[in-house]
Amino acid sequence: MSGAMLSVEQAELIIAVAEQVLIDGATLDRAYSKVFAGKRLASSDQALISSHAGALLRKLNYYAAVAEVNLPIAPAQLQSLVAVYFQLHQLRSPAIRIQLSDSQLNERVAQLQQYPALVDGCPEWLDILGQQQLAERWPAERAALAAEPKRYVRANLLKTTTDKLASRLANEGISSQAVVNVATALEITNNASLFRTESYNDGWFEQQDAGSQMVAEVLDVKPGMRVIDACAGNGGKTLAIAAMMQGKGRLLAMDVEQWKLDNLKKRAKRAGAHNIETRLITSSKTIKRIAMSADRVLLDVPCSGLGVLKRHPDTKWGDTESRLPVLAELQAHILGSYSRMLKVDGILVYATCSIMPSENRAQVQRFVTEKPQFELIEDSTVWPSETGFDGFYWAKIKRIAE
Ligand SMILES: C[S@@+](CC[C@H](N)C(=O)[O-])C[C@H]1O[C@@H](n2cnc3c(N)ncnc32)[C@H](O)[C@@H]1O
Repeated sequence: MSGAMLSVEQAELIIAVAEQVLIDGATLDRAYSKVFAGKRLASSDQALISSHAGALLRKLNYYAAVAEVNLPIAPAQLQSLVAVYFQLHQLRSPAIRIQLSDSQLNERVAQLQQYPALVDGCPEWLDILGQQQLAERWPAERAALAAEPKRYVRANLLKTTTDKLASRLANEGISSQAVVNVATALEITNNASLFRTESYNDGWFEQQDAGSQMVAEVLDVKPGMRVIDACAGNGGKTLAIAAMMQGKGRLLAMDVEQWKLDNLKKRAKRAGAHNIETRLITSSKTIKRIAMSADRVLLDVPCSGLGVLKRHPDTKWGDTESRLPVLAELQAHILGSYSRMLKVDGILVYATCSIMPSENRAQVQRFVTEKPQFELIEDSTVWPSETGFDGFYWAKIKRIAE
């Protein structure tokens, strides 16, 4: 990534993505789709721009400190910020005017080394939260969450095997390697585009972090079961569950956003997952109507996203801190209310893409204390520092009585 010459257009597009996120308040995913829309960019260009925009946002406060500009950033100061990023990574472009001499840059960098949280791109509120919640574990997680995310795919076992997928991808110019302890996962080890391949069109894989694949496995579904994925979103975990059910049994994917369920349906069609039914949650009645009906329930609840900051660094610079209490209430509500859909002896998995105990074990412990008909069997956190994956938490809960 370092030492390259970027064209005017490439540099301007990096700035445009940063502007969307930092000035217009867009999520990073939304910023990419807005900035790339209508441009006939090569996939290698898109990868390059995303890689630099992501890296810039992962350590935004550090680059801002080196550039001596304040956050939230004013539009007129974006250039100075990007100039520092370019200079630190030895990038050049006719569109970017380097403003500091090398000795000024080195002096500022040396001064800032005494602030390790800043060097890891961690805002102050998050550093305080991480220390409170994770104590001595936090510095390693903080550093791991500032790393560039790896790319993983999940082999769709409804259509292929992990080995067959790896060789077909190799024929399509995509190199990959197996992932220890996650049988369906392949790590993609070059920058080739995944979504213009025949194997993608044929539904042989989905892009999905290996940690997310682990969470879907915990649900331990069997063909023929009645399974509910109640916060299904676009269906990342739904599709993994469908493959484990081998097309047998019923899988109900629910969410409060119809557009996400519509996306899920399209993905399910490509994946050949025919046992998925989608249902919009419009009120508490949607849940009540199917009380005690499921052998398995997955509650992949809305969360802070503080485990997936590598991929979504924009989370650090928006309103996440102020949303934490609202999210906690929603998580407790979903766990308390949606658990009613589980049959006696059924298994519920509560999951988040956060590594903070307040959203995780604390929620689960409160729930099982208030509802003795449920029992915590086992829980675990997928730590980014130990796995290199995104951070997740899961808890396996059994219903032992009505
Ligand atoms: C962490 S995301 C789910 C990600 C998805 N399971 C996946 O693996 O791709 C949480 C989802 O919960 C949904 N959600 C928010 N409030 C909800 C509610 N009250 N009931 C059900 N789903 C809700 C959001 O729309 C979002 O899609």
